[in-house]
Amino acid sequence: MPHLASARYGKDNVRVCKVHKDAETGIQSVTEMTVCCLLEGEIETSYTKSDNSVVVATDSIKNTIYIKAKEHPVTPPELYASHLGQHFLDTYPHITAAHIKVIVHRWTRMTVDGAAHPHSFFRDGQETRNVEATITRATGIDLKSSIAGLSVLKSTGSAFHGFVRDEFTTLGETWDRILSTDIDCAWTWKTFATVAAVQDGVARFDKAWECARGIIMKTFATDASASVQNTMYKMCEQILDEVPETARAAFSLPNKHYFEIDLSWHKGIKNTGKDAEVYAPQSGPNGLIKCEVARS
Ligand SMILES: O=c1[nH]c(=O)c2[nH]c(=O)[nH]c2[nH]1
Repeated sequence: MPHLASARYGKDNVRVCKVHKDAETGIQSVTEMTVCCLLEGEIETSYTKSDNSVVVATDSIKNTIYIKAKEHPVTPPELYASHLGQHFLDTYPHITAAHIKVIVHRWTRMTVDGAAHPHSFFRDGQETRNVEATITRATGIDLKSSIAGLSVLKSTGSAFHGFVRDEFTTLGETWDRILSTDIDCAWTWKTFATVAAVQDGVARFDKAWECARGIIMKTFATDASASVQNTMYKMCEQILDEVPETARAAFSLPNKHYFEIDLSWHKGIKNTGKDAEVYAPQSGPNGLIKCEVARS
């Protein structure tokens, strides 16, 4: 006899933009987000017995996302996600868990004639700041913050040698290559008991994001990289070191290959090894390298 092993439902891809308007200074700020909100609980009968009495319509979930964005700050996203998730537990006794994902898109303030413009912004890259929040009655609020889509490249300072060589190997060893990836880095917070605990010392979330972003940039740029694996591990160690309230740090990094091109067929041109200047960026396949580092 089959049974419902797990179930959750809700609204995904809810796009929300909140404008903060300072009436005194005339300075405005924007936060644009894409929100996903999925609920779990005593909802089995909606699947197994066509019983919609246990269903909070996904349309109502979408409305709630807007209402909570109006009622509460949407920055930092960790606080907004906590308020939103807690609402469903407080309002519907049969809902036992809310899973919220908030993706914050970049709108960077313009500089016009050397001055920060009060209400105009530009998109300076596909990088996003994200949070995944799981709010349950049993545990409290679990938060995972992340940076995604931050594309980086270094044109030297990266090697890869000493790897397994056998009858499947064609890749040559290299002591100098281009290293490029799209940063996907997450850090998991120790569980918060309540929304009030998230709110208390709320500056920690922006601080951690800035700190992680700084560590990523600096380590990527300055590490004499032996491999993607080793460089990402060093980044995780530093994030855990500098953000004491985190329990884990993790990366998922594509290794976006830039191949050297042998151009010697044309007038004996040298374009490999130390003479490499013109490379062929590859769309795929790419390496994909992941790790999660936890405190001992
Ligand atoms: O940093 C790297 N790690 C690997 O595991 C790997 N494998 C590969 O082909 N190139 C690379 N580079």
